[in-house]
Amino acid sequence: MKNANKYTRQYFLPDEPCFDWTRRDRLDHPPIWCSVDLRDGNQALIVPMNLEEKLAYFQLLVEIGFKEIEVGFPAASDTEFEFVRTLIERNLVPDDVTIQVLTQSRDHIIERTFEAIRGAKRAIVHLYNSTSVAQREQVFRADKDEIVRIAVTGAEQIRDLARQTPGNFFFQYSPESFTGTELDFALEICNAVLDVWQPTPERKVIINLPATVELSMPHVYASQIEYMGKHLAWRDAIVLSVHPHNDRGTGVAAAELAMLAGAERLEGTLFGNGERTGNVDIVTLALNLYSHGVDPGLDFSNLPAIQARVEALTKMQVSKRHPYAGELVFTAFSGSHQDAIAKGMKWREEKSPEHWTVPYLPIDPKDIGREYEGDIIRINSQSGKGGIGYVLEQSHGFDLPPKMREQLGYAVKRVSDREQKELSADEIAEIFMREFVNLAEPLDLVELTGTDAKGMHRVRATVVWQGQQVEIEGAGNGRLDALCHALEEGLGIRVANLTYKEHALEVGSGSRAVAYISVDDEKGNTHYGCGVDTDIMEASAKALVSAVNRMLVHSGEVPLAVGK
Ligand SMILES: CC(=O)SCCNC(=O)CCNC(=O)[C@H](O)C(C)(C)COP(=O)(O)OP(=O)(O)OC[C@H]1O[C@@H](n2cnc3c(N)ncnc32)[C@H](O)[C@@H]1OP(=O)(O)O
Ligand SMILES: CC(C)C(=O)C(=O)O
Ligand SMILES: [Mg+2]
Repeated sequence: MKNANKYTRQYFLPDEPCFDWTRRDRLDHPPIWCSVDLRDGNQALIVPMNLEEKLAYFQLLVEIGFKEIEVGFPAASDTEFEFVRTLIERNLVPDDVTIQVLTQSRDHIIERTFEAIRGAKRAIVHLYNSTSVAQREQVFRADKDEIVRIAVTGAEQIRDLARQTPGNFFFQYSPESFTGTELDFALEICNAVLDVWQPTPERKVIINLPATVELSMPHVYASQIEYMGKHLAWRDAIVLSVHPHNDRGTGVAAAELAMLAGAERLEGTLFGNGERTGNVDIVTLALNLYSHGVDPGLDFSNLPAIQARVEALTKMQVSKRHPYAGELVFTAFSGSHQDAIAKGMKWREEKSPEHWTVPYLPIDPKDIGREYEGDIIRINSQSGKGGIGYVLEQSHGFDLPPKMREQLGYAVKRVSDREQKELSADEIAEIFMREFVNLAEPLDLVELTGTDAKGMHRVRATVVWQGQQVEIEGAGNGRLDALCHALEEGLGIRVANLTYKEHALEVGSGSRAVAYISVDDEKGNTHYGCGVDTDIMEASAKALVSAVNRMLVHSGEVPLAVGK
């Protein structure tokens, strides 16, 4: 990158330090949210929304709970104009919602804007003109006084038209490209507009300070906002608003720091659609607040449905990694994350169901309409026993002993790695059934009968072993013990250190029992098997035979028929 010296700093810091905001570590209430989806978001689309689409989007914003909505740039096109007229004439704006329209500071554009909002119950007229050094020099080729003149002339025309036009109108001014503007000049031009509009605490004016292009690190923006908040005239009659964009990828950070620095209102869009890299994403900001225990006042409890509607209307896609909304943002593929999540979920269930501190998951996915199943833990070759066991338990009800999870884990990972693909819960269950459950090779238990006498158990079993049907018998202090003796005495198969676990299998149809058994081979290696049957005794015998079969196969004593 040899051309770095082509670029120089284009932003301005206050002369005096403005870092009071660094002493605050959290936001304890939401800002006044203003959606600019229908204007800034819309103007950045390949094909801007048509009338019907804008109406549907407006309805969505109302349902989410926005009370201020910039509905368009009425002078831009017939569609924009018609949309605003439709909202007003069809009385589609709820009483507690204020629409906002944007206008340049040009005669005919302001006039057309007022034609559009005639009769509105409440509308904010948003005037902007660009104030940065680059825009003054290159676009407007005007000095500071001339730029102030543009703003003041527009403000006067708006003041006058608001008096003459039926409706209830409020005012907003944005020094566009604020972040590239010397702060004293930004103050001067905002104050000049305020002098025209003469706001009062009862009828405030919105001063909106946009990072039209994000030029600096976010702490610089925060300092600029703090400086403006401290020095603007008419302070008690102003709502201090911010409008971050995301050119450096720090729009959310800039917005949060700006709010720490005193911004009371925030303009942004759903999922950050907007010019270039987008406006700041209100979904992320709202859910960041939520994750700190603050109700954002916007309803994202069914975020997938909102996302689907936004995608359909804008024809834009939300990235799979988008904060909170992306398809994969609650998903762990990697073993250690899965293990921690599975343990965290269990811990929460048992110890603290009313709080959410599950590792790796900043919020409870259910709060925004996401599911645990298939969403949180997904399995591939990076996964581990914790996650694989969790998926099997959640989906098919098998609660494996910890060491058996490890053996299943390796079996599942091998398949995923070899086939280079993610495995579904059903595929994991299939591997489990194939590798561990009711195994009948090389040893097949055909029939088992038993009797009890004076605390001694006797069994008689018909098995198929090395191609032949054989009758074996044994005695012990329980049925499994007796079967172990029968295997040893009849076939010479010796097992040691048997462990046992059983539970009812609640997932799926019919009531079945499941048993897990481990046995050690002569070298001390442990082998697990599982048995499933409607009868628990049958299930445990099948588990023992399965464990023995895995032992025989994996200790290399018989040809590999299972457990490949
Ligand atoms: C940062 C932002 O997002 S700002 C909002 C931007 N959004 C849009 O532009 C979308 C809607 N815009 C439009 O439909 C059109 O641009 C219109 C209807 C507003 C104006 O159309 P036109 O007059 O045909 O063209 P255009 O936008 O190129 O006009 C540029 C002229 O306006 C001037 N101008 C631009 N912004 C402003 C402003 N805020 N106030 C006063 N004059 C302005 C330019 O200096 C230029 O002047 P010149 O004619 O002396 O060279
Ligand atoms: C019109 C203004 C507020 C704007 O969109 C911007 O500066 O980004
Ligand atoms: Mg913008």
